[in-house]
Amino acid sequence: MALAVNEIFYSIQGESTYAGWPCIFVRLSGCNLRCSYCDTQYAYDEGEGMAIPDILNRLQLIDCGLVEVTGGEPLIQEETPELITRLIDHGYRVLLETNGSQDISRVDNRCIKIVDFKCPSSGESDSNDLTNVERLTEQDEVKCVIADREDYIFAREIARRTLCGCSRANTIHFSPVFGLLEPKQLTEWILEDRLRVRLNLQLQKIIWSPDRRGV
Ligand SMILES: C[S@@+](CC[C@H](N)C(=O)[O-])C[C@H]1O[C@@H](n2cnc3c(N)ncnc32)[C@H](O)[C@@H]1O
Ligand SMILES: Nc1nc2[nH]cc(C(=O)O)c2c(=O)[nH]1
Ligand code: SF4
Ligand SMILES: [Mg+2]
Repeated sequence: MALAVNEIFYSIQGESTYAGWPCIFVRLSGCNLRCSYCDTQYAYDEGEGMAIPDILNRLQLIDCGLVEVTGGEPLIQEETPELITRLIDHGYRVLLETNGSQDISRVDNRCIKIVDFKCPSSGESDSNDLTNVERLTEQDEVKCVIADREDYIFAREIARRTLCGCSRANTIHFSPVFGLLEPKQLTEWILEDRLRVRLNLQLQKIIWSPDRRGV
């Protein structure tokens, strides 16, 4: 059995509560969605087959204890939960970035799940499985990527639903679609509403050229 892997690279975590930490990224191939703004379209079908021991060997050469499994959509591959458990058993702290359409209860409870519920401008908000809100643990995080006011209002409802006691998660990230919504505008909306969410700017796009791969 093998996983379709698009790329493995070492960089600075640019998103989530772990932003700023050195991190290894395992980007899996394939996605069930087509978000209008997706910055990772190259992962839709490019990739090579790698068995879990090959992935572990590659990571061992890098020497970093934090790993993020991302994509594409990592949870559309049947073997991804097994990869995550094996990484954790080998001592890695594992983050999973997933698009909110897949049942996260198949994933090891020790994994920190970052669940990105899609807003209307993505064209994929009907794909959200909002029962995932109830499946989150205290260490998991919710994320919404926002392009305009309509997205913001949609995300505000998800934030309220997450914080109202329907969920054990208490970290919610609001991130502007890069180049489409000014961070200043999103910040003003958050402050105006006294919303208990975190502004997330993609550090990698500030540090490097925004369309650079592998960072
Ligand atoms: C490429 S996706 C891979 C993981 C999963 N498919 C998902 O959507 O969460 C990783 C993250 O990048 C975000 N993202 C993609 N394109 C973006 C853009 N143009 N601006 C801001 N965030 C973006 C996604 O919303 C997601 O949170
Ligand atoms: N530096 C960096 N941090 C990230 N955090 C989440 C990413 C992703 O594409 O899932 C990502 C990415 O592509 N690069
Ligand atoms: S779910 Fe993630 S990888 Fe898939 S299209 Fe949307 S942003 Fe891109
Ligand atoms: Mg990325």
